[in-house]
Amino acid sequence: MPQPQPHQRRLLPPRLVRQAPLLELRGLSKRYGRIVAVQGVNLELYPGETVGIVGESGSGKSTVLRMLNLEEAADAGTYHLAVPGFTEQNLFALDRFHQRQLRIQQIGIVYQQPHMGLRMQATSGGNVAERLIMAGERRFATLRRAASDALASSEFPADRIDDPPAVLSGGMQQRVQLAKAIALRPALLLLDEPTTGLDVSIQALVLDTLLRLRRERQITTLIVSHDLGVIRTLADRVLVMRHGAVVECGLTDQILDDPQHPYTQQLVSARL
Ligand SMILES: Nc1ncnc2c1ncn2[C@@H]1O[C@H](COP(=O)(O)OP(=O)(O)OP(=O)(O)O)[C@@H](O)[C@H]1O
Repeated sequence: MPQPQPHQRRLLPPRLVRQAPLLELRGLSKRYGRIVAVQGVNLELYPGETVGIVGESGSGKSTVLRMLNLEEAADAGTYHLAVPGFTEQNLFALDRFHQRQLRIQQIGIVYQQPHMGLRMQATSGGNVAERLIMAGERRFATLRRAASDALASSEFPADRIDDPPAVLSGGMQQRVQLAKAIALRPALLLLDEPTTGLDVSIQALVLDTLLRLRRERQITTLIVSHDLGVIRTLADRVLVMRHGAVVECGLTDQILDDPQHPYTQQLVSARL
């Protein structure tokens, strides 16, 4: 049976149709030796929208996020972000200094494993302040206030600010990562399985926080999750990845309620 091409479906919510994308990714590819992790991924993110990536384990989702966070080099592809000073640049071609500068100022990331994003023995406030120090802030009072504000925004309990992530629950660790990610008000937020591994009730609380932030700050967000409920709650659009490539994309309701590609159909029915 012929597969419908993505252009046959409505690809953007009406409110975004007239806007220029914040992020444009073309032909992103990555191999690890003989393993093709990502092949020819194209993606646009429009200001304020949240896009989800779904796909089975090993389909390349986290590798895409790491390359967008400029922590992993791409083999091929171009990456543009419409932020001051970098609009015309292919970010993959920047030198390491400018990549780091851009990453600190404009990109926030939350990893599934908190130890990848946090220093587990430093205080929670210190973890968030570190991000501000990297951006050049040195005044203690400012650092303390800004870290407290970011932690409050991610609904982290104020009386735990001096505790290190090592002694916190999984949900609280994710809140510290989130605070660190949003402290500098980045243009782009990357979430890699932010609620996976948490108790169901804690997952719901973290999801509520993400929803509130989405509503209040409208940060352009790319979220990877196995949990289609999380994707349905947060994402405007969805990309479905298989073997490193995007096999289907469209509005979240379209993809989850009326999947066209057999792989997406299988993925959706397996989670029902
Ligand atoms: N640093 C690495 N070295 C070698 N292979 C890697 C590396 N990182 C990822 N891979 C491989 O690339 C492929 C894609 O991995 P990736 O972690 O991006 O998938 P994923 O869709 O995020 O999976 P999961 O849902 O399990 O996190 C896999 O085959 C993985 O084994």
